[in-house]
Amino acid sequence: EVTEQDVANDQTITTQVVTNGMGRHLQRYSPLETLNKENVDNLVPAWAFSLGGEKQRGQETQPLIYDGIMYITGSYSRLFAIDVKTGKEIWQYDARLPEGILPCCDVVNRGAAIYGNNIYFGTLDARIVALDLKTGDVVWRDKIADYKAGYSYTAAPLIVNGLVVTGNSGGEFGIVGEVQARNAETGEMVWTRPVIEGHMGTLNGEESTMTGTLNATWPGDLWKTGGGATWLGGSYDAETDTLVFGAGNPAPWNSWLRAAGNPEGTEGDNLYAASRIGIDPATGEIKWHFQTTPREGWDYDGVNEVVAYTDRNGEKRYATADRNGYFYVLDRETGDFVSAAPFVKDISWASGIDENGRPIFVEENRPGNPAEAADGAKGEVIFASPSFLGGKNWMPMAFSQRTGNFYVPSNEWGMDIWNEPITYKKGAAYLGAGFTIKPNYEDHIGSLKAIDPETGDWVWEYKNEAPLWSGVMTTAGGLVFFGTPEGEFIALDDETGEKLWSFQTGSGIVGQPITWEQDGEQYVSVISGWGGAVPLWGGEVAKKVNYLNQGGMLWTFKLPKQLAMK
Ligand SMILES: O=C(O)c1cc(C(=O)O)c2c(n1)C(=O)C(=O)c1cc(C(=O)O)[nH]c1-2
Ligand SMILES: [Ca+2]
Repeated sequence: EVTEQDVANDQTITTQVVTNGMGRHLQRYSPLETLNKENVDNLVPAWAFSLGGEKQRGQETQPLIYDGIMYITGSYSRLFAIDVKTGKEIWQYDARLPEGILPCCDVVNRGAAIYGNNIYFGTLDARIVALDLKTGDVVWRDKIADYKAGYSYTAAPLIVNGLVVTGNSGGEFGIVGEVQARNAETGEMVWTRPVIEGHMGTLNGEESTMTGTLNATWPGDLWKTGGGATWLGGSYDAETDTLVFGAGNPAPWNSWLRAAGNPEGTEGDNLYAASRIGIDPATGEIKWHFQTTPREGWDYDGVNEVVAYTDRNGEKRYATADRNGYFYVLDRETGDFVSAAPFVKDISWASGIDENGRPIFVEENRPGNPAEAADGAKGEVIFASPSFLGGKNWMPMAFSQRTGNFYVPSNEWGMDIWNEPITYKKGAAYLGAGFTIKPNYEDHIGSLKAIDPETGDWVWEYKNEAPLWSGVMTTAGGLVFFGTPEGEFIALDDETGEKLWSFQTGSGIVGQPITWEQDGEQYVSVISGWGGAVPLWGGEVAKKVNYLNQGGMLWTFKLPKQLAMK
């Protein structure tokens, strides 16, 4: 049985991995050093597991390990239990999705959570399911939201104090971002917290007025369909007892429709879209918010993971690398802005971040207002960088307690973008914008950077031709693991960025690596299977990488005992 203690200490209990992020702070750092810079060239495959059939593409999951079993979610809302010693399947669950789901960005699922005797995962049709760890039998199932209204679900759930906490997806369909907490044992809803101001949540079934804000930063009724999907899930900082969720792009994309406030005189910042939000896990109350892109107009979703860490001076901080190209450091107690620095080479929509954490907009690089166009149909086309897929998208960065640096998977690209008129229609795309992605450099889009969070300096950069779309993991052995769309699973030196080891997995990697220890040996796993938003939305860039084979294979590596010392 997995307890709150197990979940809370996931990083230090190195024989198991029961949380997404290898700890609820999402550091993705392992204190294991059996495998290290000296011996990583001896890392070899132990077994592989095929996801079979037609449902191969878009494998973004992070495996979990508990009591001799590996659990992985597959794309199309499947979950597999695998014998961790042999790689043989023990059971599988297929949610058998209905027709007509509207995921914006592929049939992905980023993982599960373990608590008690259950494993929890969300399905693409916006449901949450609890399965028995041993048998895969359904313990309970509940609806997060209505997929017919454009909602979906792609993130890993988060367990805090016996609650299963989930977000939602659908920001491209005019849904409303929300965080929900259920009793993990029974599935009963404890609280809900919509993240667009004006919407009220619930606490134990009663309407909750705790947000305390009206729809002041939205014009007219637009707040009712304001987007802000909490689609990447959240992290938890035990020291301040705070859930931290990000809210995605405001809807629609066309920011001219959201330019004013309501009542008159207030700014059109469109809170709390494109923001990070600190939430009290007991009540669902919003404790603080930090908006990365006020009146966002480039699809710079504010969802990217917020990692709790202690810096070299002993300060307790959060760090997050936003879609908008800036790496932010926030105070862990208050959520207040500490610093920001660019983590990509070319940012054109803003000239910097002011002392309050607010971007200094370059107004001519905001896509034009269609109402001012001669034909009233298409606003001025502008070039903006980063592209709408972001300086960094969902793929998680890692923090190393060994070096004190963050390892950030980023992409160097821009886009032509324009606005168009749009009105809300339930279940239909709600963008009011068009776009074409363009690489900023001939030789690379992908760029993994080691970033010093105290100075914002880049310690090193590792360039990759195709856009990076996989998670990153660091270890006390001085290694940085990640994968590429070209199929390579790579280990770099955490101090120099030098490539120490790589393995060709046969398909593009968009999954999240883990490591653990078993019978005194260190194992590493990653899933391979190209997919996600790039092949769907990448335009010219996608053409460049669409030769990559789709796949669906979980690879497990180990360092043979006799080669551990070298
Ligand atoms: O606003 C949203 O609700 C939403 C959801 C998702 C998702 O759930 O996967 C993505 C995005 N937006 C998005 O903007 C995006 O670039 C994206 C990439 C991916 C992916 O898995 O490759 N998902 C999503
Ligand atoms: Ca989005």
